[in-house]
Amino acid sequence: SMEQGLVVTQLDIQPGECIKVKGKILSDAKGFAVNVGKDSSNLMLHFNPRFDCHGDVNTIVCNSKEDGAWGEEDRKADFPFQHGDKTEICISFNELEATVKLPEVEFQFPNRLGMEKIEYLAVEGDFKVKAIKFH
Ligand SMILES: C=CCO[C@@H]1O[C@H](CO)[C@@H](O[C@@H]2O[C@H](CO)[C@H](O)[C@H](OCc3cn(-c4n[nH]c(N)n4)nn3)[C@H]2O)[C@H](O)[C@H]1NC(C)=O
Repeated sequence: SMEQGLVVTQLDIQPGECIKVKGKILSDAKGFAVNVGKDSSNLMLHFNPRFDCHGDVNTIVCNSKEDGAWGEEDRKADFPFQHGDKTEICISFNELEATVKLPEVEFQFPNRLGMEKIEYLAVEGDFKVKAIKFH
């Protein structure tokens, strides 16, 4: 599985605020994930670009996790990532959905758990975090 990377807890991100994660995708990346929610067992969003892993090629898999149990996966049509890319991923949310803004495209994912704040951020896998900002 993906080795543990940056983990930030005790956050208090409100609807409309955003979390910006800047970093570099490894040149031989198999996949990476950005997780936001309450804690590692309760995720509003697991945003998981897969270059080649779990049987997926160049596919973004999104999911939620409630009390440790994965929800229904949502596979996105676009894959705006390439090996070695520097990128900036901006995550925000409201009561209805989470939004992931990338330089050229954005994705939505339902706020299935009805979370009212984001307290937890984790980045896993083949992504080297250079900076995080909270706006
Ligand atoms: C076709 C076979 C059965 O379906 C497959 O079932 C797999 C196992 O549940 C699915 O992969 C999981 O999909 C989850 C999202 O729905 C997650 O991406 C999960 O990986 C999360 C993960 C976290 N970590 C990790 N966290 N911390 C550390 N150190 N490692 N490692 N893996 C993946 O292992 C995979 O996406 C799913 N594929 C399909 C097509 O449904």
